[in-house]
Amino acid sequence: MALLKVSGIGKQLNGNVVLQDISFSQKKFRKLAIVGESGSGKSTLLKIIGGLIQPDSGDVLFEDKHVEGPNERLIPGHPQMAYLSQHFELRNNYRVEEILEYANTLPESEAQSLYEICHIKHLLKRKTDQISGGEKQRIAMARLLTGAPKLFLLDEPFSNLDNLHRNTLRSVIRAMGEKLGITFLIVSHDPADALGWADEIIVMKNGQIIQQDIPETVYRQPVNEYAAGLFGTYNVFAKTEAARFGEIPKAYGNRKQYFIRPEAFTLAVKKSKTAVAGKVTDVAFLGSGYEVEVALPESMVIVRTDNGDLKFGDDVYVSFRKHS
Ligand SMILES: Nc1ncnc2c1ncn2[C@@H]1O[C@H](COP(=O)(O)OP(=O)(O)OP(=O)(O)O)[C@@H](O)[C@H]1O
Repeated sequence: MALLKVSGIGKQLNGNVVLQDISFSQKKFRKLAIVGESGSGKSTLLKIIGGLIQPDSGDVLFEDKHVEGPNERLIPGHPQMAYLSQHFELRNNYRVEEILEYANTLPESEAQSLYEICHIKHLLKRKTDQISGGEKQRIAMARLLTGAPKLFLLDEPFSNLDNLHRNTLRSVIRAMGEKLGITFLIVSHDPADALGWADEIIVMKNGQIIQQDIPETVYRQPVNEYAAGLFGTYNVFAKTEAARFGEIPKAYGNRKQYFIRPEAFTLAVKKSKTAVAGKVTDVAFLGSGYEVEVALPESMVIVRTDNGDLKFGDDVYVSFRKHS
């Protein structure tokens, strides 16, 4: 049984269509991420799911029961869902422990272990203006978690966090899900966050769902160039063009048009019959490797490589990496 079932949601704001016929479902404990460009309707959808905005059409079911919108409830919001806005605020001039105590519904020992998992125990005595952005985020999460929600809706939880704090937050989310039996639904405009975290990704464009699949498929078999571009650099090839580089990796499926990631290719400096000859036109250092742009007889290709010796004008041979 699905924990959440969203059917045919539509919404207009100021006469503009913001959401159109949105339908999907989420199973218990399955981590779902909604991604899409800015303005694609992600936040509005999340608020409708949480009962904070009234949809114009369609229905949201949580554990098979209709989720009431603000027009149907005195206090908006579903009691078993928590919603963390991307613009959340912590009350000023309070100590962190006061803010947490006020919201807590858990026995004290459970609350303390939750603060430990959220890495905020050392902050409890501080005032809310004496903590960093990342710490604030974990406190805001802990405050909502002490309400023991079944579904946690998070709007852009990773934005404004550096890599270290992103990883901390990811592990907090994972640990909370397991320990407290919470299911997470996250909205993100940075798809790289979603790839590393989600079990399933929904891609939105102009208020519509254009793709829903596991991260690997959304990354390697995006439905169009918009979806491909959300997840990083890609090369577009028709099937016949792609086949020139060797056997097309199975993970890219069987399609008329392929969006192939730079790491699917390999570069050689020695001539080979199964590779396409080209000339290096640009080299970009990425930290964990290099992205090399290669001019081929009829097109260009971007290839990821560990070879740091390549330079403009070098002759290279491009083929599919084995098992990519
Ligand atoms: N209260 C409002 N009144 C009118 N239009 C709104 C309102 N809130 C949002 N919109 C519009 O609805 C569209 C979807 O907004 P939404 O915030 O849901 O997008 P988003 O995908 O979450 O964007 P972002 O990633 O920038 O947060 C946008 O065009 C936005 O300008």
